[in-house]
Amino acid sequence: MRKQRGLLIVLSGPSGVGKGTVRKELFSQPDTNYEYSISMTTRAPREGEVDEVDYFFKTRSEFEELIDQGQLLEYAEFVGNYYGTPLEYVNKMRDAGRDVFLEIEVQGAAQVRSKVPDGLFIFLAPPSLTELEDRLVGRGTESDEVIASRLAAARQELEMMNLYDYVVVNDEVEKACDRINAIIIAEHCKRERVEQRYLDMLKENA
Ligand SMILES: Nc1ncnc2c1ncn2[C@@H]1O[C@H](COP(=O)(O)OP(=O)(O)OP(=O)(O)O)[C@@H](O)[C@H]1O
Ligand SMILES: Nc1nc2c(ncn2[C@@H]2O[C@H](COP(=O)(O)O)[C@@H](O)[C@H]2O)c(=O)[nH]1
Repeated sequence: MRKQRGLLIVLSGPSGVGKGTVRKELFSQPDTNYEYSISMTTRAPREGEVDEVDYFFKTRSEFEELIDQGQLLEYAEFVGNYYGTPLEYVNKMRDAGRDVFLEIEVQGAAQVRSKVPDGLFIFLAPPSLTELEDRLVGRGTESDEVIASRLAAARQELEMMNLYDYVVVNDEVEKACDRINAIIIAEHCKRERVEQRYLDMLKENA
């Protein structure tokens, strides 16, 4: 069978739900078989964040140049900062047959959905809004004002979950990772079966 193009896996959900925590846990597992796409942002680095590891940190004018040059698969302005996915890296990896994992907010995920309809879209949901607030406050990385803006955005973002292929509740990190791994394996099996059925049909009609 010919080599398939890699799958684009999009993990999205409100700020503070645990996307980064779950993604880091997934990528720490020895059998993880996909590539993480590091995003561009105009947000200032948090303590301990490293350029080109956590994000490619950019000025607003550098980011706007990337937009103008068509170098982003998607981008969005979220609570005062730009965030975006480098297009070239995603294409290069997928063309090489590697699955690519994006961890992005919902406006960007909607753009990817329209450009890459065969992507796999997973919404990470909090067990409750109170727990979401506790997680954002507990992380201790944002001011009260920014936390309030992120929580206001979260209410709207939660309404978008029905546009996703799967919703995974992040009650416990390990369980959320197991669910995501199971979804990815099942999707691969399904897509291979669909392709095989198509190839069988071509053979029959030849
Ligand atoms: N299942 C969980 N149970 C309890 N705490 C969690 C869980 N998952 C993540 N957290 C905690 O919640 C906080 C927010 O997690 P994280 O930074 O991963 O969220 P995020 O969705 O990536 O946020 P953002 O979108 O703002 O980058 C962190 O302090 C993290 O340790
Ligand atoms: N649309 C995009 N959203 C992104 C991207 N990279 C990260 N994000 C999301 O932005 C918010 C805020 O992130 P933070 O690091 O400041 O807490 C969060 O939901 C991220 O998942 C991206 O490339 N495009």
